[in-house]
Amino acid sequence: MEQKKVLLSIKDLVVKFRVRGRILTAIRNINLDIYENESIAIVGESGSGKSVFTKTFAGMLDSNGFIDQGSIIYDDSELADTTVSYNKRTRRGIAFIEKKLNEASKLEAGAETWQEIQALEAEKKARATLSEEEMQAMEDEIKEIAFQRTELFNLKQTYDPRKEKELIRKADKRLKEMDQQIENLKKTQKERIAKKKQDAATDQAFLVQVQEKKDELNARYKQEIAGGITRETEERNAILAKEIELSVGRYGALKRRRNERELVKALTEAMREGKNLDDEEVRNAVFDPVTFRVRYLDETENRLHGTCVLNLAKVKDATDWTKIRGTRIATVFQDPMTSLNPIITIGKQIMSIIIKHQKCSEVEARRRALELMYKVGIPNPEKRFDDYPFQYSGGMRQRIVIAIALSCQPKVLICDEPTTALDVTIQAQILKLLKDLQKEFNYTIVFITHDLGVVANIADRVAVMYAGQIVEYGEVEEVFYDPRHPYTWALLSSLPQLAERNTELFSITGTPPSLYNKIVGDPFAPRNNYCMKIDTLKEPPMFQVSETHYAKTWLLDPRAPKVEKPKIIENIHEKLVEAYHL
Ligand SMILES: Nc1ncnc2c1ncn2[C@@H]1O[C@H](COP(=O)(O)OP(=O)(O)OP(=O)(O)O)[C@@H](O)[C@H]1O
Repeated sequence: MEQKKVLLSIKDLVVKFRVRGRILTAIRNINLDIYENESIAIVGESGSGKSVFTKTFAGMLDSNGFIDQGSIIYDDSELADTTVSYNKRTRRGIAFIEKKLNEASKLEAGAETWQEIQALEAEKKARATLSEEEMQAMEDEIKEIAFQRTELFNLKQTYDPRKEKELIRKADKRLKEMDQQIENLKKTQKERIAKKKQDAATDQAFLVQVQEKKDELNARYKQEIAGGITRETEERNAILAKEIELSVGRYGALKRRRNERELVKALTEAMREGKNLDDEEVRNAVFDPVTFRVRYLDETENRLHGTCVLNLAKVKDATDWTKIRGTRIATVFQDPMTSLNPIITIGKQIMSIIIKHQKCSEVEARRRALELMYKVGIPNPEKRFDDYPFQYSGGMRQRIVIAIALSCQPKVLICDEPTTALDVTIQAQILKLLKDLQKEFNYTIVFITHDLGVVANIADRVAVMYAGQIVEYGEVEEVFYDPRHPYTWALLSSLPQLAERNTELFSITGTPPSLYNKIVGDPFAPRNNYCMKIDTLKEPPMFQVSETHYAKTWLLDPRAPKVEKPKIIENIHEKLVEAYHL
């Protein structure tokens, strides 16, 4: 297989939302590489997480959403290239940091003993408190009742006090019961914690044993960290100090100083814990919580030079986002009117984006805007330049949105159902335009759609999402003609183009699981006609089908019984070729 460059590498991504005191997990551990210049479609039912997934790397997550876990490494050498002036201040900073790191490095020799001490402390603490799972289960129970109480209280507000007295009375009674239930649960929780604490405090034999072991370990630790550090460690620390300066160099004085301090603290902690700081991934992970790491490359008399490891999951700074959102990663939404301002002429809207991001003169911006309008297929751009959005048809407006998205020459173009609102012939034209322009602009298309016909037409690869996970992905031919996940079978079976004359259209029965709860086993199990016992107990891993094709289903385990995919999708190839003129 030809080697393609990975543009976005998504690892273990978990995205959550806070919704009225509860947590909804919209994305559950997604791993996916997206390549340069490819066209990948994300498909799945409504609510499966398609939009949330792409919004996380477009920097557009709603304010109640947050990335709970994982990384999104964006490889953009132009954006990543970083230089910092190697002036007096920087040199002073580096010398100071180096000294601190060398001091902390002494702790590395005692890391194993330190871990033993921590384990001992944790054991002692665990004896005196309830386990995390026990605490969580109790908290969840209280939260669940509190949530139901809020729901009932809100419902009660909708009752008519004159006509629905009985309903109000019943609701009040139930609300009181719920208050009592919550109080009882809190009381039980307190009692159980107190009992655990008391039991631990009176176990003298255990306490003496722990203290003796601790004294011994502490003495050993003191000895271990008393020595010096090696030449290699000093050299590594010198590089780390430069990486700190490179990583914080783009911030103003205050933030720079604060982040410098935070990074030294994080590295000291990592040294104490014995983390392998020579490992690239470990080093990234230590820098990440503060700011993404700039890897040291080289230096001259006047400047330090590095390349930054852009982890989009950690970009918090608004100025960092403005360099990415809309410029490197742009989005085209379903309804062009949400992206266009109805009271500003089309030409001015394109121009203002060009001027904002490319800092050129008005004359030059106008020239580029006209060129873009021409490229996206607006006939007579000069004449249409001063028209308002309402004077354009739906399809033409979408072309303008594409022109605006392309004005900054993005590396990734996310298309979130961009043709759903358009009629079929216009849909085909817009898809063709996106594909044609891809050859010229070399962007990667990430296409969100629930229309598998669109996928067959536009994508090289497809990822199928279900309940916040990618359950199957591969090249379009693989996923369409040799699908392996029962959910993909069901999705394909429900394609209207496959329906036989006079037979009912296939539809997937049941509903997806609630995203508020922990999901045990395979989330598709309750709706899966091929469900096995293991599906209800254990989450399946991602099984490899070919070099490029993967599916997350226990059916691919060698121990699973052989099952046939549904008859209706057996000859899907011919049917799709006929339906979509592929
Ligand atoms: N701001 C938010 N607050 C709470 N929940 C949210 C928020 N945004 C999305 N969600 C939830 O996250 C889940 C995934 O939503 P998402 O919009 O990604 O689905 P989708 O697959 O794109 O569906 P559709 O095709 O309907 O757009 C849904 O359950 C949705 O309700």
